[in-house]
Amino acid sequence: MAYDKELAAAKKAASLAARLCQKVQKALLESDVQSKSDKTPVTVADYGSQAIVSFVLERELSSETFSLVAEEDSGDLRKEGAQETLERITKLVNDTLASDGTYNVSPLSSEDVLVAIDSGKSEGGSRGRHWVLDPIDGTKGFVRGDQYAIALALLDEGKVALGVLACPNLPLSSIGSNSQHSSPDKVGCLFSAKVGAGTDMQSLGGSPPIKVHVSATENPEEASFFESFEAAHSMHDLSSSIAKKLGVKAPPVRIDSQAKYGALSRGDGAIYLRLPHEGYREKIWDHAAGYIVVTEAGGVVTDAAGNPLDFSQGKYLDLDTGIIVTNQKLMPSVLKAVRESLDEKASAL
Ligand SMILES: Nc1ncnc2c1ncn2[C@@H]1O[C@H](COP(=O)(O)OS(=O)(=O)O)[C@@H](OP(=O)(O)O)[C@H]1O
Ligand SMILES: [Mg+2]
Ligand SMILES: [Mg+2]
Ligand SMILES: [Mg+2]
Repeated sequence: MAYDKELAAAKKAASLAARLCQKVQKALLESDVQSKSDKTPVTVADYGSQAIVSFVLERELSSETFSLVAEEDSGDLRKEGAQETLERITKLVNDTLASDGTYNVSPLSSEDVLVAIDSGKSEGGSRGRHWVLDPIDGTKGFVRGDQYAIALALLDEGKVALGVLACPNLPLSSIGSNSQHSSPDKVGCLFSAKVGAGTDMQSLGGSPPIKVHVSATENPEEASFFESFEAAHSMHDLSSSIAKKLGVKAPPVRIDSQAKYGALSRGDGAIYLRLPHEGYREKIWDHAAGYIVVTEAGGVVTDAAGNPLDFSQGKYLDLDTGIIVTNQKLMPSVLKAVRESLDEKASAL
């Protein structure tokens, strides 16, 4: 079947990267967290995860035309004073590869790790195949000890062909605002989707996959919704006015990262609203894997004007104001409420 080998490689890469991230999150040191030039955080685990995914994909697929569009680069790690951080990343990568045991290679040098990180410098586009990686999506959540995801997708001729979301802290049971449990039981989910083949979920520990589907609710009043944990990433006041228009009763579920797409794909909630503040440009690695995980589970993803997302334009998504994710039945009413709220906001200025 088309993309079978690629999907297996992606699942292996994301699972191994998740193992590295879990180890770091358990014992996160203050020196592990740095600030990037855009003032957002990056940790040794973001770099380590990117190096692992790049290494595993190249090993498993040995393609001459390997192209990876990824969030991180080695610039800051090559600067003076970063030696210790780089050594820590190199050790994490080597320990993770050794714990897997399938790659019979001598330990990677720091330079090998830098090169693996920098293989993610592709610009993407509408021609050929490009892997798209967010080595840790939700770094702020990761640092807080909350939700994060390793998000990996494959673009083929500008379209998302497959995607994998590893969510090490996401409970295997529902986290919707209507769910009953208070203490999270087993955590660690791996979502995977291939175009035309539906969406699977399994535990990161390796349980057999099950097919998942988005919520079938047609009643907006019952439709609980997800949004960003960080108010700086999505306008909570705007989503609350949209929820009010729709008659949504449940409070919003606020979690970090594309774990929101994973949770929605199995029906934990029925709507995900992402309404960034003006001027923010969305990157493809923040949505590609989540997009196919939700759409293959029966959901719809559009921008705030109702247009489909276009992943073929390079690193950025060119879109109108925000992103709406829901099921087919609810989309018209959600879109209408979003348009009305945005118009009211614009006329209030
Ligand atoms: N100002 C602003 N507005 C909108 N989005 C931003 C902004 N700054 C950062 N980011 C991106 O948000 C990514 C994580 O957002 P999430 O919604 O998934 O999580 S949360 O907001 O932290 O709850 C986060 O991804 P990572 O950097 O991979 O963690 C960023 O790409
Ligand atoms: Mg980041
Ligand atoms: Mg991200
Ligand atoms: Mg990231």
